[in-house]
Amino acid sequence: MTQEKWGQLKIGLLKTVGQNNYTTWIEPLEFEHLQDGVAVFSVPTNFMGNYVSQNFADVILYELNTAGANVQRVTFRVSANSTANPSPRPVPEASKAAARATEPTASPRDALQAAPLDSRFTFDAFVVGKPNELAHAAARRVSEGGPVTFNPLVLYGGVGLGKTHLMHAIAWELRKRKPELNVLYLSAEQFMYRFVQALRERKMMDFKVLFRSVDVLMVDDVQFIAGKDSTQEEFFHTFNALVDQNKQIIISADRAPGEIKELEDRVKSRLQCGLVVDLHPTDYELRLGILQAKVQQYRDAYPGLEISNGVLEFLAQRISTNVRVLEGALTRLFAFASLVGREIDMELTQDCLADVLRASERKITVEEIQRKVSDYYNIRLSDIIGPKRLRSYARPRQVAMYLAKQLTSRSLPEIGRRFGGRDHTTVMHGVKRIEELKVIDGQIAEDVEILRRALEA
Ligand SMILES: Nc1ncnc2c1ncn2[C@@H]1O[C@H](COP(=O)(O)OP(=O)(O)OP(=O)(O)O)[C@@H](O)[C@H]1O
Repeated sequence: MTQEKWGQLKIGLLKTVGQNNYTTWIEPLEFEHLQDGVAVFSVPTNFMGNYVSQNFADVILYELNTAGANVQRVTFRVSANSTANPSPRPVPEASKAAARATEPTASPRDALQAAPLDSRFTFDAFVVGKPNELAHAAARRVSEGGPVTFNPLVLYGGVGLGKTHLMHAIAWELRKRKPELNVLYLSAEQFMYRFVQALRERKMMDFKVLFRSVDVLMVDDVQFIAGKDSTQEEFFHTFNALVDQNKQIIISADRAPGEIKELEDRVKSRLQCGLVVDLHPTDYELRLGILQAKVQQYRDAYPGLEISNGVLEFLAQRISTNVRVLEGALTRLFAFASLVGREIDMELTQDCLADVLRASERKITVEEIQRKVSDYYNIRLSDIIGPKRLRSYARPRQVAMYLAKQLTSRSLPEIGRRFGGRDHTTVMHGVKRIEELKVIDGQIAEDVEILRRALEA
């Protein structure tokens, strides 16, 4: 048996198995060698090897023997230079949008490489803080590929909080640690496209076989299938089949499964069976950590451009919880500064990000701050606003002024007006005083922190 001979034989199989099966399953087979009556073929993926072995081994064996080769058995294995289960490689522009736009295809080979993984979404690049530590720990655990302990793992949370990032990170890690596993990552939207396409092309068997043969199934943004009855139904069966086989399932959603409207109860309850963890809105520290990590990356792209901690702190304070917006702001800042050849200071930041800052303006009002602060220090609201200069009122008043400056977009004179018509220099003095005290007085620093958290919650 030679490669050439196999090439001719292969064509003979076209008639036996039909064009579709031929293109999908037979065409990609490569003959490796024949030894001791065993013909070895290389295949691009494990899944394909299993499928061909179960469905076409007989016809291949028959064809080989008819052509005069003395073969008792055929085997299929993933070749070393196969593209299946590739190790992480950069997909520079791979974005979620691009992944979602991937053409649906019914070919199981393509399907296994469905959505490209973003090379930037690794565990190394994921900044961990209080709001996401549980989700991160669960993702890490699943990425070890050990025995399945919770199934499914459901990660949920608001827009841009890192769900997709964590899912890609799991997929990268699994590919590294367990390259033999078939890890299939796709959005719920892609799941639906594939399902519809399979229905249209009457290839439901292929579809079922494909989805039931993965070792780890990851479906992003599952809320997408809510209200889409037949897709939900198929998802439900796929889900059950995989859980029965003890295969890991990882799901993301924009809210808790129980709160996804028009998601069938049986699907909801399946999702709730495993470990459901949420990614909380980012807090100030996490935002600052993420910004600092991103700045490291920008240093290479924009050598010589520096950004002060003050600007980073300002961004972490003022930009909403959505990390995508935060990243976008930083990118714009670096690009803008390098274009106009200016250093990144507060003025440039305000100019360049005026719209972002306006859009993510906090809804926190000065009045709210005054109320929270007076409750916290156990004094009356009128004492914060009123003229009394007693220290027990003056300090909380300064804290409130400081928070008003940090958490609202009010100018100093506007803040002054809301504090019983005080002058803007008084507000400025108060803000400065708290800034100084925060450094030397742990109690004040803690008070400010607790209040800020309470106001941002
Ligand atoms: N903790 C984090 N550390 C580093 N980067 C993060 C973190 N959280 C989110 N990001 C970044 O924020 C961006 C948005 O994250 P991602 O796409 O994972 O959000 P999502 O929760 O899936 O949002 P959506 O609801 O839109 O699907 C990505 O570029 C991601 O790398």
